[in-house]
Amino acid sequence: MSMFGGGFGGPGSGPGGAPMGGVGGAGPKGQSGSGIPFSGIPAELMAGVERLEANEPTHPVPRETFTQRPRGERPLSMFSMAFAHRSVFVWAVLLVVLETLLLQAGPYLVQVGIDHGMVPGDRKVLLLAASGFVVSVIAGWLATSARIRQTGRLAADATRNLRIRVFGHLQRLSMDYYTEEKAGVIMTRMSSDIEALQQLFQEGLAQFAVQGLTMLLVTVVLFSYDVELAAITLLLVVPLLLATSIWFRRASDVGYGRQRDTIAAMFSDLSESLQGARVVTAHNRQDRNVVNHRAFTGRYRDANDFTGHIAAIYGPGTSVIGMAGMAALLFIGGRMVLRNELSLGELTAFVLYLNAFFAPVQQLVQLYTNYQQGRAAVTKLRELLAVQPTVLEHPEPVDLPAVRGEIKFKGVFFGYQESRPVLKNVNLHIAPGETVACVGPTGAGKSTLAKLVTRLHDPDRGQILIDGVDLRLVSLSSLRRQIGVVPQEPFMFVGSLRDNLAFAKPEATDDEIWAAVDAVGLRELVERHELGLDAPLHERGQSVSSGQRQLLALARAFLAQPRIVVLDEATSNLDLRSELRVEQALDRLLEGRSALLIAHRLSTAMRADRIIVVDESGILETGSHTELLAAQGRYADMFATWSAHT
Ligand SMILES: Nc1ncnc2c1ncn2[C@@H]1O[C@H](COP(=O)(O)OP(=O)(O)OP(=O)(O)O)[C@@H](O)[C@H]1O
Repeated sequence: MSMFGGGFGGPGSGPGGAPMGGVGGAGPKGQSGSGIPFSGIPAELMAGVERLEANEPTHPVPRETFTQRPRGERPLSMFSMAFAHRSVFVWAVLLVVLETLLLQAGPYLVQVGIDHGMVPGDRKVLLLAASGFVVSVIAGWLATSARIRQTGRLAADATRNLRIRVFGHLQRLSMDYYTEEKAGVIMTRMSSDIEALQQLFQEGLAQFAVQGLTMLLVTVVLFSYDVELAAITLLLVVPLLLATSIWFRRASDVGYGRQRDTIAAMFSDLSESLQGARVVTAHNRQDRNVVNHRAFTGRYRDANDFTGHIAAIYGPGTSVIGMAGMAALLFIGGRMVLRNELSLGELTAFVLYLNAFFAPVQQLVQLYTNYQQGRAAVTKLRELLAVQPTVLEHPEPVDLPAVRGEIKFKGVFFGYQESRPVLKNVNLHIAPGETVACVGPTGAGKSTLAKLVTRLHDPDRGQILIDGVDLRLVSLSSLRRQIGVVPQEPFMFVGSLRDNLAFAKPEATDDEIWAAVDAVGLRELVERHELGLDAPLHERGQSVSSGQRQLLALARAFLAQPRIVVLDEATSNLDLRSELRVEQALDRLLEGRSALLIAHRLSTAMRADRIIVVDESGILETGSHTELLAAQGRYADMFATWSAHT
């Protein structure tokens, strides 16, 4: 079997391998029997797909666009989210008021029906009251339906904008944030936190307003019926209700904080296990992993159990208080009816209104849960949005013009943590068109040099200059556009080969892509796949070999035609044929360009114009391969050891 036997995606490519770009990009239309499931749309379904596409709603382009510097937007709050969609918000509020008024018309109409219809025996009034009731119910239903429509829109728009704002912010953050923060925690922010807010905006806030307004309205109505009766009944129940509500608020604050933290920890563990699935399987860690995950889910379960427990005390507790209030009303109000101080209709309306006073309390329990979740989510998201990128673009950046490719490190000091410097006073000059290879023991800081050139981090002291311009002064996009980076572990995205190759130059033509494919010697492999450049790649490029990934990364860098190449060589061992291919591809990529090669293989270092040998203390030796061999120093020792092993 040939080295590239499996090809891209291989025969087992599944739906995950569909190229980026939605239906339109899902391979040649109508192609079937290609051997790759779901790679195309069968001809017989095409008409249906076109019909569906014609009926697709068009979405306005969101206002959010990407900027390198944070835009200084106001801190996130529920109010600012709603305010951004104020016309929808105002409509929702008006409808909430209308809905509340209509819902409370019922008990009043019952009172009219009894006192002015039943008691005097006036059928006309009775009919009018009953018809009024029906009209108020229908109008209430229409108002509720319109309100739900408005709040649904508000929730969808506000969370769509929030998702884009958070995603844009994540794109802006520097590498140290991704080292410190777990991927699972970030996923939780984008999933359950934003969903909690969506739910709150869709139903929670409006319901909160409906129920709160209802309680207020009912209180006013109760007092208008009979001040004494209203005061006695409410004095009996409200203090108790208030005390239990304050207790519940405190307990649920703790509960929902715990829920947030434990769900984030659970997702972190899940995402790490998924990303490390190969290592987990290879090292037989599945058992231990399940035990670990059980602990995380256990903590999440306990947090849920706690919130369930307090809700179980609060919900029925408020019910009991309500029922006790009702009993008191029956006794006190009943005596007033007997003394002719209150009509039967008024007492009935009073009972119904008191019931309407307690129903919101029950609802508010659930709503408070939603509110707590939304509030916790806003706090977490606000914290995330407040993180400042450590690599900040200059307020007035200059666009780096087409560079010659001179790179200078001037007295550079850098450490990931302040207490542990990695680079100490590094001075290095790479002339335009020169290739410099950096060799040295693992952990010496070679990759760190590469990261500083592309401004993934900034030096703590000193300067890095390209063509004499300090990197801190130039716009990040003009800098990165001119540097081709080949990282140690090339990353491939889900999508087609074309999308992956043209990643740094999306506007590349097919001819340019094929030229890059030729430069790394992959034409035969691409042509062998029936979909050619449309061949799907899987997540993280898992469906191609590590050698192929390296070649693809070289082709990707080649395609962008950068002036400067920064290559962090992969440490993985390649077989001789793959190594040869990679080295040939490298020669093509480096032709006429300035390059900093972090070389793990001395065979790569030997190809450079100049080699620098580094260790933890800094640059030890510098010179060409022959000069360094002649100097009989560290490089000569490394070369002797390497030659003996190859
Ligand atoms: N993101 C990080 N946060 C904290 N420390 C880091 C980080 N990345 C690297 N380091 C530390 O900085 C030092 C230099 O790392 P670097 O990756 O530059 O080494 P290297 O010379 O490229 O090693 P290798 O040859 O193994 O790739 C190491 O001690 C490493 O532990």
